[in-house]
Amino acid sequence: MPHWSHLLRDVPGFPRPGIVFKDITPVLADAAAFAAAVEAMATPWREAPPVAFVGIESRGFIFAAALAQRLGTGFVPVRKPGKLPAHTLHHDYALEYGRDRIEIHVDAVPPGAPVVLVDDVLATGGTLLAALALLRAQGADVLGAAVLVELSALDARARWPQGVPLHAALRA
Ligand SMILES: O=P(O)(O)OC[C@H]1O[C@H](OP(=O)(O)OP(=O)(O)O)[C@H](O)[C@@H]1O
Ligand SMILES: Nc1ncnc2[nH]cnc12
Repeated sequence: MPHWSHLLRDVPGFPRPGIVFKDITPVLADAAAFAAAVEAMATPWREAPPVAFVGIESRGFIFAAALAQRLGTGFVPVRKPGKLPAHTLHHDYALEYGRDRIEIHVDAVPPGAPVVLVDDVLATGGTLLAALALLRAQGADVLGAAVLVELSALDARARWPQGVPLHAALRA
């Protein structure tokens, strides 16, 4: 287990009864833990970095932006509906507790550009799968995905396509 794993906080009953929320804010607040977490997420992509890390709103932004700075790449946001100002593509999906649509600017990623998807938590996998479909529909070359925490019990990996690397800094 990474040395910062104790800073991941379980919050039972948030945002709804029955959900145990993985709160990453204590990891972010600790300089050494945040740096180590970003380094762990960066390691698989260091040899051959993508053109951009694609962060999923909102907690995914934190790690995608940090990875982009660390490896000298661009950052592209995938956002909730109605937030992006220019022409967008969208994809609908189901989540452990809500939201059902993500959007990206149609011109955010050049055709064939290698990108890596980034989020903080992988739960059911619905969000990351939706992002994969969205980026592929846009013509991007999705090298893989990086998440801080994978909730193994929900078995999102079973739904994730084989051959697309999915790296988690921590499995909980
Ligand atoms: O694997 P899944 O079941 O799809 O769940 C994971 C998603 O849920 C959380 O986002 P949330 O909707 O809470 O948004 P936030 O980042 O703005 O808090 C998390 O940041 C992931 O994006
Ligand atoms: N249990 C959970 N904790 C934190 N973020 C989540 N996103 C989806 N499920 C989650």
